[in-house]
Amino acid sequence: MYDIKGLNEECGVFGIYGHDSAATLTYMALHALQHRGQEGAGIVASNGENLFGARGMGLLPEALPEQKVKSLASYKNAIGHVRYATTGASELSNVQPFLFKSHKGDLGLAHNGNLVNAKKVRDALEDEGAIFQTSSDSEVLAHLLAKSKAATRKDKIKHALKQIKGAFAFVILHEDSLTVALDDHGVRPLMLGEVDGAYCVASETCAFHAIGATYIRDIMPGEVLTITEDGIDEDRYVDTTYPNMCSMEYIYFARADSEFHQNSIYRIRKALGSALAEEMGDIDADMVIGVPDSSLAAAKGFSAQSGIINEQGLLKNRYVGRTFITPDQVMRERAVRMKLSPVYDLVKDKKVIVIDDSIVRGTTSKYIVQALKNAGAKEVHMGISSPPLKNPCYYGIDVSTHAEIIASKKSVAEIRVEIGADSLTYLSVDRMHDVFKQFGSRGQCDACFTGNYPIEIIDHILPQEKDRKVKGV
Ligand SMILES: O=P(O)(O)OC[C@H]1O[C@H](OP(=O)(O)OP(=O)(O)O)[C@H](O)[C@@H]1O
Ligand SMILES: NC(=O)CC[C@H](N)C(=O)O
Ligand code: SF4
Ligand SMILES: [Mg+2]
Repeated sequence: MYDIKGLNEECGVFGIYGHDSAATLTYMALHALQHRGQEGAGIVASNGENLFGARGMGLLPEALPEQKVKSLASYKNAIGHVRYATTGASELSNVQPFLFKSHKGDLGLAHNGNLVNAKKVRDALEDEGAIFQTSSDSEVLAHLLAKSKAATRKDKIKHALKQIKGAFAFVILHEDSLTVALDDHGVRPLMLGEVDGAYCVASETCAFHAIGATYIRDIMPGEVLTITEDGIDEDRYVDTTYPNMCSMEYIYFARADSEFHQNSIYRIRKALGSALAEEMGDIDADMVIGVPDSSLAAAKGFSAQSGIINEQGLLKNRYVGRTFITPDQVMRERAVRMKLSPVYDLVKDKKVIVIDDSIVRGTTSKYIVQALKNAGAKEVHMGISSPPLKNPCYYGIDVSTHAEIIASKKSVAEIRVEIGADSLTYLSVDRMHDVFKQFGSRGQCDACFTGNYPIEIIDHILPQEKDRKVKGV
């Protein structure tokens, strides 16, 4: 299975402790988080003494058919995961949660993010005799935990977390506790909620809405929370933290109805669109069109700020996503054509502004400009509600490699020519940060725009990983 998109999702995690329908609620929550990963999904549940798991490849109904979920239905504690691979091939052995059996107790583990020193840690562990079951970065935490000589379970977890670097939101299930941990930069989102008196955690609050849970708060960088029968223990594994939440979560990845720091992503995207309208200045246009789905909110914000009417000039066929044919550029262009089409009589003889949230390879923008012009649009101006995306991500989001990213090689003026637009305006890095601050952000990673990676990349294995994934090894 190949991706036609330049930008791909990451993973989603969920955990719940002490609920009669733990596995069923986990399934429902994973369904709400499906946009974060479509390659595989799983659930590990505990009956208070042992852990049991089910997982599979593909979308939820395929990965976890009813029978598999039913087999876990009587257990009160559970964790779940939807995967989009960043390290390790897209194959069953790498689908999470992982489940480990030991005479010291069972362990279930699920991870959203990407570790930047996993290879180094793994090589060292293998030199000492460890044998890994997967090619995933996430497995190293289980080995570090098992090896730790710290006195208590919590101290073992803290000791293990201190040895890994990168982006992580972990959910860890033992027979009688659920532990969640966020890395010291807080790159990935992780939220705490409550349903029917049971605590739950999720990558995004849309999972809480799906199960009728109340959103309590965002888990902070460096935090380790342990949930047991006695309630919740709130602690940290490091004293100093460096908040650097992923900007692309706000711009593109998270679902628009999710909330970060109690603000909806929808409102934040509208504000990004409105900031872009200010930066673009006066343009004589008849309508603003958002590229569905992720840019509809930004287009609304642009329209409100500029006073130019917002129309649904592009329609998306939501059944196109992946292809089994090798994704050369011709194939990608065909796939975008199948995915998006203009409303012909709306745009004919009109000057339009198109708002998208990002340009990665440029395939989408190039097609849209052409399609709108073929439909009779007189002028097509492109506005992007984020800065030029120039660099790959090492922290858990599958952005293309440098070679494929158009803005890593071309200037804005050259990209405008390449996509055939009458003008092209990106949001500036400063305005983007202003918007995030306005909505409670304490600091954002912007490395894919600026190249300032907040966490040192130790392994530098991205190109090999991409290759491995495409070959499916
Ligand atoms: O420059 P490109 O390589 O073409 O990639 C950029 C496009 O990909 C993403 O949308 P996506 O197709 O994922 O659809 P969505 O917005 O509905 O999620 C993004 O919102 C851009 O539209
Ligand atoms: N995108 C993610 O968060 C993936 C988690 C983990 N790095 C994996 O590849 O399975
Ligand atoms: S590099 Fe970009 S996509 Fe990756 S974590 Fe940072 S902001 Fe997010
Ligand atoms: Mg899009």
